[in-house]
Amino acid sequence: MLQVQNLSLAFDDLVLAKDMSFELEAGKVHVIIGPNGTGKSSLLKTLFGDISPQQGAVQFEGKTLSKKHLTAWRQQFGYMPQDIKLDVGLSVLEVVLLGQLNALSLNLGDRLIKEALQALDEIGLLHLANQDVRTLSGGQCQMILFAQALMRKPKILMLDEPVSALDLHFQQVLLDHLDQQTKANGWTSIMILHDLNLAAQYADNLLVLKGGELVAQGAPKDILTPELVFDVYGVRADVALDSMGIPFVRTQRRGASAFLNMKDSLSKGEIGKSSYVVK
Ligand SMILES: Nc1ncnc2c1ncn2[C@@H]1O[C@H](COP(=O)(O)OP(=O)(O)OP(=O)(O)O)[C@@H](O)[C@H]1O
Repeated sequence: MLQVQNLSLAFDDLVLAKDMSFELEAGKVHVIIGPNGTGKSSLLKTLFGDISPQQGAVQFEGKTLSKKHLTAWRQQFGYMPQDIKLDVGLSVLEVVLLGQLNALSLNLGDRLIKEALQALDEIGLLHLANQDVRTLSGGQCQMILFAQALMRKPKILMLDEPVSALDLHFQQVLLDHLDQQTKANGWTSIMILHDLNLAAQYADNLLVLKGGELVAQGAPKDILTPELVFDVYGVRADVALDSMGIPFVRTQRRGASAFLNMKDSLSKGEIGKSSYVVK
């Protein structure tokens, strides 16, 4: 269980967390959603010990995050930050091997190489093993960094927008793999996503951040409502359940809702035709 207690985090006047508390169970995929700039990445960096909060504590399996024991703390994590550029003269296989701390030392055993090749095979990218990472596409880089995070065999796996560059096929490969591995190994997986439908499909537990607060937390089917979407994003959306009972969010076009509002207001005589500008 990863516990965050009374966390307060701010950069000068910009408050990203106000006395925030939550608990994340092991063996589950926890997905964080929220508007741009609301502090999702900063929260992950805080859990990793990259940012020191003004107040609060982070605990995992009875240990508390502290600067003194930062190296040991971080060894528990597989962390895939947002938008990492792979600008090193290494092969794909070597970058995946870097997931195992010290793997590129002189004692690089066959077992580790086999594991790294297997990790690449499982995500369908074995054919890239010997390719220079500087020649990969954006989506291929993202998949390789995912394989690297898995190689760590983390207790806590943190992925910051891991599918932002992926096509539909690789989105599914990555997210299905994450879900299976999380459950099989009892990892505590935490992932930031912007796509609410992917979040609804893959989150065992959804955390919704806005204005420094955790405004909702729970199973997507219990918390993902049109009201929540409007409150958090200012966007009107319909939310239906699909055949699996998973919420499906369909946004309404701004132009369409503005037009309906205009028609409504016109019929009520609230506005004159010439005064209305569709934004
Ligand atoms: N080291 C820093 N110093 C000052 N401000 C920072 C620092 N790091 C982040 N910020 C600010 O904190 C805010 C939250 O940033 P963060 O990247 O955590 O948001 P986010 O919710 O992950 O956003 P996005 O969805 O756009 O990726 C932003 O306004 C950002 O400019």
